[in-house]
Amino acid sequence: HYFSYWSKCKIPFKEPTFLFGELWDMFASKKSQGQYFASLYERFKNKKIIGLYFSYRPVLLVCDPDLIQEVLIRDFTSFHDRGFGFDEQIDPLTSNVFGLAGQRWRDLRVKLSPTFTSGKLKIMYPTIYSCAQVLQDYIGKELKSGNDIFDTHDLLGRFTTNVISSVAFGIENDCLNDRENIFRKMGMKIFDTNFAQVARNFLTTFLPKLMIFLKIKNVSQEIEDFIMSIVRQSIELRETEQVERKDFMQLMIQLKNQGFVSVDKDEDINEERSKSSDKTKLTFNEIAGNTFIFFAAGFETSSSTSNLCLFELSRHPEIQKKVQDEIDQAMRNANSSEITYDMLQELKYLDMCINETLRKYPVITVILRNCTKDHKFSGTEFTVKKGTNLFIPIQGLHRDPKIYENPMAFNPERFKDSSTGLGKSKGAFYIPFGDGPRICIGARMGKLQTKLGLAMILSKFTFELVDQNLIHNEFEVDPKMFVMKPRESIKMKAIPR
Ligand code: HEM
Repeated sequence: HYFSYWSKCKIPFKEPTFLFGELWDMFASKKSQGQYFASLYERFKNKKIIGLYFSYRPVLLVCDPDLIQEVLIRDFTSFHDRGFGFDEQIDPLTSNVFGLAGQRWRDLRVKLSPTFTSGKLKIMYPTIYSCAQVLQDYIGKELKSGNDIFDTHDLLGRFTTNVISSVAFGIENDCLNDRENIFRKMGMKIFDTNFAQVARNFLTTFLPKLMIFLKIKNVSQEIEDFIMSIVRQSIELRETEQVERKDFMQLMIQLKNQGFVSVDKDEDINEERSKSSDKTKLTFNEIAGNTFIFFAAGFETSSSTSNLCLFELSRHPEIQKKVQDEIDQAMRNANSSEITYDMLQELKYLDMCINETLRKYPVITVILRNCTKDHKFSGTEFTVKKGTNLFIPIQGLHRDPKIYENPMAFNPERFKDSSTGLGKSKGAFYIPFGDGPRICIGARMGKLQTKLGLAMILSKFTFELVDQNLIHNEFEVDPKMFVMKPRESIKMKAIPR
């Protein structure tokens, strides 16, 4: 009876397996989430929407860029939530902008948006720059001591952990030289692929009601205790000793004490300022929850993107050389030995390489939405029912040969005069950061740390792949990670320039 839903709706669907629907295949499968949804996208070529069953629950895969635009932007009011199985009573760190729904999400998003403007990032730039300097110095030091081979995913993960812990918690860390650093350890635990964490993430995303019914926490107690105690200490230190820093924590303390973010001297007041007059103050749990999500969402996404960009540059020495020439030229033009914030904006070719990396390797491979009121899709007779979960296969779209010619080729030129990489389609199809009002709030920050990290290391070193097989072959993706990452770490050789 349950499994007849999609045929009654006259929607093409994938035949389910009894009891678990799609889920057993997916949980036991050797495919990553990205590959799983991308393979459905390919199998149902030319179908706008595809019906699936997660257990007995009907869910939708939306593949048509026009309908994706309808869901993410045009009719956002019918799809403003993600439909996760979070319960903030038992999981206090989930009261954050990523997990919250409805009006609570909207109010929080309006309050937090001013903390991510380019004006605020420019103010934080010296802090981010000093982390990039540590990265550059670390590679130089290792080369001097005879070690020229690096696991670049780990290397760049340690760099972005330094950045995020510095700007989100206000704590200066050096995970590069301190190999046992607690922030690095906790960061790794958030993305742990042990059975318990994979099962928790799986239930949160695919069986949210069961997760809530069973009162299972998504964030482990160890991580919760760590984040709560660090945030408490940070706030106490600043409030008792009147310490001020230019970082997210300071802005969140403003939101706790006054309910809005103050405008800094040099900031453009019109830039993405909230027009809200809501002065409701953030609670301690909201500060802790958002600090947690900035940490979790902020380091692995950017380090994976940087690593995969470096991987492609190592496979294509001529592209790497062009990036290095551009950096050298910008430094000569500014007559500076440092890479300044303004100089970074001039590195257009590096920007094109990062955009192409995010096309070929969208590190978040799927977007989730929950239908919040019945919605008839335009151009169809089909009405999505309130409560239905929708999945948008970013990887499938970004690698569709009908949209991108020769999609597995790494070709930064696609982005020369096009923000969507010359994709041949209408609607929303280049969406590495999502789109619409719920687009990634940290996109600018993610791009900034990716670009700065790469510019700093490429200005001093050239990278070569150790495993020559990878020059012409694609790597295998880690099936347990929900952020796209190679199963085996990629080793690269750094050569001083
Ligand atoms: C290359 C780096 C990054 C990528 C590719 C990325 C990608 C994404 C994607 C695809 C989404 C879902 C958007 C949607 O549903 O439409 C998202 C949401 C989000 N990201 Fe990022 N992200 C990156 C960096 C960051 C950073 C640095 C932060 C914070 C410091 C961050 C914080 C968030 C948050 C809080 C959300 C939820 C926003 C909301 O629901 O209102 N991300 N990100």
